Amino acid sequence: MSLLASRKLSAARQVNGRTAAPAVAVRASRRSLRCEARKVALLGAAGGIGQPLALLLKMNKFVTELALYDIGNVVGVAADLSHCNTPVKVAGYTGPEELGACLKGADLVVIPAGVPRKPGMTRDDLFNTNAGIVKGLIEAVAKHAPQAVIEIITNPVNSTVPIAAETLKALGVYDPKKLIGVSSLDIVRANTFVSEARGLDMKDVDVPVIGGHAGATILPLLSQTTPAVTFTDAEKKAMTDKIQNAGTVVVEAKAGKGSATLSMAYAAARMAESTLLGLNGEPNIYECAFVASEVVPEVPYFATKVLLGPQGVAKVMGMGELDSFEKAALQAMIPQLKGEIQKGIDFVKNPPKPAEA
Ligand SMILES: NC(=O)C1=CN([C@@H]2O[C@H](COP(=O)(O)OP(=O)(O)OC[C@H]3O[C@@H](n4cnc5c(N)ncnc54)[C@H](O)[C@@H]3O)[C@@H](O)[C@H]2O)C=CC1
Ligand SMILES: O=C([O-])CC(=O)C(=O)O
Repeated sequence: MSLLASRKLSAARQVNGRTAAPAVAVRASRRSLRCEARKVALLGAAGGIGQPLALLLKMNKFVTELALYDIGNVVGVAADLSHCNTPVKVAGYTGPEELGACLKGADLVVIPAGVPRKPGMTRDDLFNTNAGIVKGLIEAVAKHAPQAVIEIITNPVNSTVPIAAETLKALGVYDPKKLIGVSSLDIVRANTFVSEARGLDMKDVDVPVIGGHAGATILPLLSQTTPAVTFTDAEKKAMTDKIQNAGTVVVEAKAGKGSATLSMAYAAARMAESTLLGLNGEPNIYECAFVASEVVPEVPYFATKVLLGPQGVAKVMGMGELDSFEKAALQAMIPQLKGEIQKGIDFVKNPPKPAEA
């Protein structure tokens, strides 16, 4: 059963934040799209996010083939998963020599490979380890699946997306429509926390979250919540802080055993499904995501709602009208976001010389 299938359809509705077409159009078009063969490659599939995400993708009716890759033992994960009686074909690939076969023919490549935070660390503290992992994997994607949409979960997302873009540019296969930083956990959290605070049905609530995916760069637009909700200034600040710090809360609660995995898998499965719906030609599929963007002139990448289509990102939407609290928070985040993006660009374009390293 797909995540979407479990959601109630109603005309011109928001589906857990994913705006979709009227039910009749959805049903009619989905009937003709059901048989699209879609291969998804998951890199880092043996990890804390990788395993539950693999399970959710195995349950997704828009996936035909699931290729699981890791440097650790992923063959066991694939064997285990392959016993679930859903039609998705599963295979495991271990080590760099099998990466090409994993990627060949993939429509969508999802990357949660890399190390997670421990208490006391920022996402940026992961840069030194994860930058090289992402660069290496993207080089392989460029070679073996240059047509695929790529979704990057690995932190720090504000830097790993620019790393991926510069790597793809250097190899001559960069298409900004096909590179997506996954910030959907921020939207999932915002929807959950706002629903709880206002006693709303979770499936009806949509809070856009813009900016990036670290600390102050995570900016929920509470003023644009659907259905409309009102917050006092103090409540707005407290809710914004709660959404921005949610990842750290999980890191601390896990006490050294990693960061969010289950909620991240849920959020990434939703993003993957929306992407596949877009590839299949489903109209009006919107998600917030961190992509190449001209919405905020000071930064070349920014998260807003995007329209997903047959080539990946069909259109980057604007931010809409911000209230004064959100305007101030947007201005305040720009130096951090700009610096983290530049750090990613420099990693590929101006790597430190050995003596400086
Ligand atoms: N974008 C977001 O909202 C979120 C991002 N994350 C990030 O996702 C990443 C993964 O987190 P977890 O799954 O919890 O970590 P984990 O350590 O449980 O799993 C990572 C997996 O990546 C694999 N791996 C490492 N290097 C690899 C390589 N070169 N090729 C293929 N696989 C490789 C490891 O063997 C491991 O199985 C972290 O960087 C974390 O910060 C986590 C939560 C939310
Ligand atoms: O906090 C972390 O390190 C993992 C993450 O990005 C999140 O949970 O939002």
